[in-house]
Amino acid sequence: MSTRIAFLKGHGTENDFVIIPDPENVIDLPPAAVAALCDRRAGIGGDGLLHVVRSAAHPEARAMAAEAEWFMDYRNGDGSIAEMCGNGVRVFAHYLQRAGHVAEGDIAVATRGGVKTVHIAKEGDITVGMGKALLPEGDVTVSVGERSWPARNVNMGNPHAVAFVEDLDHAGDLYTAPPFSPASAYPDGVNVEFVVDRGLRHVALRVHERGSGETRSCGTGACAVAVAAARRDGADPAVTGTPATYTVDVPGGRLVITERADGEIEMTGPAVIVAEGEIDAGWLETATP
Ligand SMILES: N[C@@H](CCC[C@H](N)C(=O)O)C(=O)O
Repeated sequence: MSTRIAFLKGHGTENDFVIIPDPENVIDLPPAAVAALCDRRAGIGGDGLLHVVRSAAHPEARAMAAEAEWFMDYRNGDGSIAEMCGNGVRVFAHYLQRAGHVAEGDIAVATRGGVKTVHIAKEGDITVGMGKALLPEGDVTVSVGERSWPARNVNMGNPHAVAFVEDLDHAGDLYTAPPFSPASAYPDGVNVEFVVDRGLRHVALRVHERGSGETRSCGTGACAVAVAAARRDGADPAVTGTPATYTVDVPGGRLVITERADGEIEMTGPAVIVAEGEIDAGWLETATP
């Protein structure tokens, strides 16, 4: 009988993930294996994969082990690596609690974007300290077909281009990554958010994610959008001295983002585990030539 690999499936505002618990980091997950698992027809299906590893057991996280016992080894659906995933870290924390690895309250999670504090409430949504945004200088343009827009370059650990548009339909089908310029702005690719206003400090977005395509939500993207909107609206907390809270509607639900006067950003939203099961390791081997 072939070996079985435990998995779960979860989502945060419908940004969905295959979860592979592997505390001692013994499961080989090359990019082709991740892409096969995230394939929506031939695999389990997901925008990305959360490899759950003890920090001490992973070379990229060992230095964070004293601060955070667990490392979110996040991968995009195409198998590429990303620095951070805002929806993923909530789902990751929810999994840790469900598995009995952590209790309610504040826990630290190591990510490639540094250690994040996640607050798991007794019931309901999960809040993550996302750190501070970086706003690299320089004009960026994104385009779809004949239309193009100026975009704000926001780095939330991972890169984002935030474009305010008149109508979310102007983003088109988003089957392919929207071109951007100059190419030097994002040497490693970019996540692109298209944003419209819905009301006072209330916006809605569509997103094309690097390594995943159009997704139903992006947590780091929602934070980037809130930061860009606050600068546009004259509500930069560093200038006003007052926190700025934005409600960000995504196709898969709603996220609430607060940027404090010291620049620290908190994101609140749901995390759901929908299934668990076993992967046939023999299938995974044949699926990854
Ligand atoms: N969906 C994520 C972001 C995942 C990483 C992104 N695709 C990248 O390559 O930077 C989120 O919720 O933040």
